[in-house]
Amino acid sequence: MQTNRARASGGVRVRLTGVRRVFPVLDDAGRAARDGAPGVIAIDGIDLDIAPGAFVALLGPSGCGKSTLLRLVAGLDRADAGAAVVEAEEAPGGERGAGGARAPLAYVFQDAHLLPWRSVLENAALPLELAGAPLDERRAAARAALVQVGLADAGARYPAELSGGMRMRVSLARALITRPRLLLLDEPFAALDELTRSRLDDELRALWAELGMTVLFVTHSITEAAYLAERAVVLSPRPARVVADRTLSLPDQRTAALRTEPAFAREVRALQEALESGGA
Ligand SMILES: Nc1ncnc2c1ncn2[C@@H]1O[C@H](COP(=O)(O)OP(=O)(O)OP(=O)(O)O)[C@@H](O)[C@H]1O
Repeated sequence: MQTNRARASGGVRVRLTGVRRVFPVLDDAGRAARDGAPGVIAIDGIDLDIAPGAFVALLGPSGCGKSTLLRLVAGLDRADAGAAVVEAEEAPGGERGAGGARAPLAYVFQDAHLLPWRSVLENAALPLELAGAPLDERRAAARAALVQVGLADAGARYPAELSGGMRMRVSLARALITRPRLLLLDEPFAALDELTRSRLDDELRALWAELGMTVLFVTHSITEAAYLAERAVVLSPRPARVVADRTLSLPDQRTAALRTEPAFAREVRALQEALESGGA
């Protein structure tokens, strides 16, 4: 079995120090209120150090600031105080994926956001197309990414012909095609039925073990956090603060049977208590 150290080889470290994000209150015309007016504090003083190759769940009640935190890590938004830094270290052996160097990060949203007029293959290949990769290279890489997510035979289909679970798999393939060293996922499976969600949870864990990236997974499901992650960071209701930071005492190999074991129940209870202690 792979050790965590081996997995860590392709991932990056993520460090948050004193991160604070305050959104301005907007008036009816959508203008920000005058300087000095109180805003909506989404995040208040978060410190986190995430090791390269870790699988971390960010768990918190609805509206607490989880997506905001992920957007700050992705560089899609800026902190008002503190810093969110993705520290890229040189991958061993100058490792390069199809389509060139490994991308620092990829982001998977709750909605698959596929382009309806493009085939599955063309959707999966999009990041490499935007990066200017030649057609043959990006098609080969897209086919390989579709194999990784169990969609080897679906390349010629169109998004409208796919189930919700298949669409999310395409979204994952599109994220993986750049061989990201940090994968950010914002409640990616929340809209799926229970069975599909469990399958995709298993597949995501397997991809993480195989590809060795750092994973930050936002969820408000306690059982999903416990099943997927090595470490769960529990956030308070808004403004988000860390109320618990727990390394999960569970085996590396996660299978459906784990969900009924006492060790799993213990972790779920501990996370539940942490959520409740935060005022959720
Ligand atoms: N661009 C924005 N402008 C103003 N307020 C915002 C903005 N983005 C988020 N917020 C507010 O910040 C708070 C945190 O939002 P965020 O989307 O990060 O929460 P969340 O934990 O991801 O929620 P959910 O679990 O429901 O997806 C909310 O009160 C939200 O209304």
